[in-house]
Amino acid sequence: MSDSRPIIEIDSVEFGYDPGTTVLRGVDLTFDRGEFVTVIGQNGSGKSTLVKHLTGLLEPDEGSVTLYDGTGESYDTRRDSITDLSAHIGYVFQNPDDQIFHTRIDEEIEYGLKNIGVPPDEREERIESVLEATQLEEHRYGNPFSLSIGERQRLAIASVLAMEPDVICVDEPTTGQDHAEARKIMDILQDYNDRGHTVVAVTHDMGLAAEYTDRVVVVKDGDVIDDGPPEEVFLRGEVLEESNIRPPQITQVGIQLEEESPADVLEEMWLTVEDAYDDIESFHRREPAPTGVAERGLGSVDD
Ligand SMILES: Nc1ncnc2c1ncn2[C@@H]1O[C@H](COP(=O)(O)OP(=O)(O)OP(=O)(O)O)[C@@H](O)[C@H]1O
Repeated sequence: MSDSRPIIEIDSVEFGYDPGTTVLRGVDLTFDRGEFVTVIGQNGSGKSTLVKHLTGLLEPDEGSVTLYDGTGESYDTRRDSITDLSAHIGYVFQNPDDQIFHTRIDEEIEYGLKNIGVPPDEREERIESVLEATQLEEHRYGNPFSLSIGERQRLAIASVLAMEPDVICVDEPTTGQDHAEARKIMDILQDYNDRGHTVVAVTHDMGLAAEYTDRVVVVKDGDVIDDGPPEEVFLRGEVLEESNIRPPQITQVGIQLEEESPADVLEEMWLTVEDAYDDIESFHRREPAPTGVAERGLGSVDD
C-alpha cells in the first residue's frame, strides 16, 4: 500500500534517441512509496523508454528524474551514477537474456550484490532468500541458460530483488509466459510490494494490470494520457479507444451489462472473474433465480 510520500518525480521529461527525434514529450509523473503501478499503452508508445528513465539507464534531454530514498536523500538520474542509483532502484529487462551473463545462478545473483558493496555473509543470506522467493532453490548451482524462459525471467527478477531496491521496474515480465508462470511472476512482485516496496511494471496484459495493481498509467505517443486506479481507467472508453487498449474481457462484460441490462447485478466494476462471480452469486441470492441458473450452480436463496 502506498503512503503518499513521493519516491520518484518525473518533471517535464523530453527525450529522443537520435538528434531531431522526440520519443518522450514533456512527461510529468510522480510515483509514491509502496505503490504497485502498471504502465500500459500500444507498441512503440514509449513505455520502456519512460521506465528506463526512472533507473538512469536513459537520461532526459530536458527535464529531470529525481529519486527519494526515504531518509531525506535525493538522487538525480543525470547527476548520480547508475551504481549509486542501483542500490535504490532496479530494472529488469524485457528479455532476461539481455541481463544474464554468468554461467552459475548464484553467481548471477551475487554479481549485483558485490557491485553495491554487500559483505560476503550477507550476500549468502540474500542469495538464499531470493532463491526461495523466486522458487529457484533447486537450481542454485545450475547454468542460467539451462533454465526455462519463465525461470530465467524469475532469475532476472531475483538478481534485482537481492539488492533490495526501494523500487523495482520490470519491463513486460510476463510476455511469452504461460498463465501459471505469469501468475508466479506477478505473485513475486506482489510479495515484494506487500513488504512496502514500490513496483512499476510495463505490461500488455490488462487482466494482470487490473488484478494486481493499484494504479494504471496510460502512455500514448510519448506522453501520459491517463493515470488512475484500474477500475476508473478501464471505464474511460475514449482514452482506451485513443490508445488502442481493451480492458480485461470480464470488465468489458460488466460494462456491457451495465449499459444494456436493467438488472442491478454489478456492485462495483468487475476487474476479475472473482469480482463477477461474487456479484452474480449475490444477485441470485437477492432475486429469484431464473430457470436453469440454480442447476448450473449459482444457487438461490433457498439453496
Ligand atoms: N534504442 C533505440 N534507438 C532508436 N529508437 C528507439 C530505440 N528504442 C526504442 N526506440 C523507438 O522509440 C519509440 C518508443 O519505443 P519504446 O520501446 O519505448 O516503446 P514501448 O511502448 O515500450 O513499445 P513496446 O510495447 O513495443 O515494447 C519507438 O518508436 C521505438 O522505435
